[in-house]
Amino acid sequence: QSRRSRGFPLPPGPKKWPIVGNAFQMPRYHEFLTFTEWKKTWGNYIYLRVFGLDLLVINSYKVAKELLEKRSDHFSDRPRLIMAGEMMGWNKATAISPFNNDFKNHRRLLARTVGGKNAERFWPVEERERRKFLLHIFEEPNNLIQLIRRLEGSVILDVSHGYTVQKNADPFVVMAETCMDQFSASTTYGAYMVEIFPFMRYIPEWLPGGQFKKIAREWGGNLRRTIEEPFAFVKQEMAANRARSSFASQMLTAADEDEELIKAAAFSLYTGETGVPILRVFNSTKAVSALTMFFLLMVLNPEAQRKAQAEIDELTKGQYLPTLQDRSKLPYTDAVMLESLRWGPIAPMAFPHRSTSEDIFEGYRIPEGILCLPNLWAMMHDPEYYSDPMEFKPERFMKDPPELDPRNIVFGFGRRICPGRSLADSGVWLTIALVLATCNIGKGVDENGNEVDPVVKFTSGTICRAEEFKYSIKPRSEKAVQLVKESQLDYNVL
Ligand code: HEM
Repeated sequence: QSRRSRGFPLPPGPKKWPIVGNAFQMPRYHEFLTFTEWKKTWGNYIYLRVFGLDLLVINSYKVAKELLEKRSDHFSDRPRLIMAGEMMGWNKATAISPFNNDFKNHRRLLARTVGGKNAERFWPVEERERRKFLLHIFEEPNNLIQLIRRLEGSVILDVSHGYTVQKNADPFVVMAETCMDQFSASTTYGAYMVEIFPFMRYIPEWLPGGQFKKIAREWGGNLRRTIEEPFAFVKQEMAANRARSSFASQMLTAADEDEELIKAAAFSLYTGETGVPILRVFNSTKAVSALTMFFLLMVLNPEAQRKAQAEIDELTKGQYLPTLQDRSKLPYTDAVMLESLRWGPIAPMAFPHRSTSEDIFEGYRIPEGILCLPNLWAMMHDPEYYSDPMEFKPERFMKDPPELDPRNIVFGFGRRICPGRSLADSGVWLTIALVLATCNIGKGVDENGNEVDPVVKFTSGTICRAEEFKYSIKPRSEKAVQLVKESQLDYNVL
């Protein structure tokens, strides 16, 4: 505690017990709901202590803007991960990286290629892959979640490395998945004592208790291969003059950029998107989660579905598939997308931001090293900004003035704001527009053929996804099937 902060209390929060602090009160599942409930007692920000760790839950949009954006110079670090980050090498990934020069360079490269309008260079990839997805759902309507996963995996590897994912057991995808599993295993709370006793890093590998160093070495080797091999592919394609334009190829051509940096940032594109779990195991990506949420919402809200379909039909007369250029002419479809991002939990707690210096906020002392946990769920269901926040009402974004755009929240804040948000925004919108133009989404049936309501439950974790639910997807017409098939002719469909 510095002299400046002496006398300032810590922010409000539940009573802390000696040593354990709030450890026993910490929710195990869907913590965003408990933290939203606690908002009634403790307010817009809540101070918690779990053993030696200081936490600040941020429940309000205004506070998140004030701390994470306006004071981003000292609220932009990430939690320290000794085993995964420092020993295995995950600190090279943008999402995990400490707030240092490498990180700032990653963000600069990402902004140059996929930031804002630059992302439009990848619209042809978006159009191709998302139309292919329609064909895939016509072929395998019962395999929706898998197909959404494959879609997002294909788009991201195409954008990052100009690589086309093979239909089954793609070697790069398998490698990345193995790495993710090892990341999860190495960050599971309590699995590696070195996290609690950092000096253990210096124990020789052959001593009892030193085996974790061998694991770190092996898993770190896998991580290096997952960074190196897709990059080697790009260089090989460039040498043979057949590389597709991608983040990596564009940056390599730019010549003034450091190769190690490009490699790590390219890798970060697909690991950032998969929402590398900082505190919990994950099993989904944010874009997968957003699209799954959309399908569930369409089963639950047939009227909104019909209304968006009518809007699209009026524009296209059923004669062509909507494109990203049509977006401004389809305001209700846009509103359905915004409401799909707002309504359900996607990454409800974003990722923690660690502070690098002490601060005073509204008369409270915010200690250095505190982990700020932005409760995006609470912000996107705050009655101060959203009328009937628990209802699915796309109309809220058609009013004059519209309610707060959830894209100001769902992608996080400040220097850590999602660098892929432009791509995510266009990709999610396009998928929604294409699906509504060509498919009817409805209730699924049980074993006796009776229609059933879908289960509305969400997995717990850094990234939430709707749990398996029953649905039906059918092409809207013969003409829709024909349009989808014709649209594939331009591409080499896999
Ligand atoms: C609907 C889809 C998506 C959502 C809701 C989303 C949301 C988020 C959120 C909440 C964060 C944490 C921000 C913070 O710490 O304040 C984040 C970080 C990140 N996202 Fe996304 N994201 C999406 C899609 C994507 C895509 C498509 C990409 C890649 C092209 C991407 C790349 C990243 C990366 C690299 C980070 C780490 C940034 C850093 O730590 O500086 N995301 N995203």
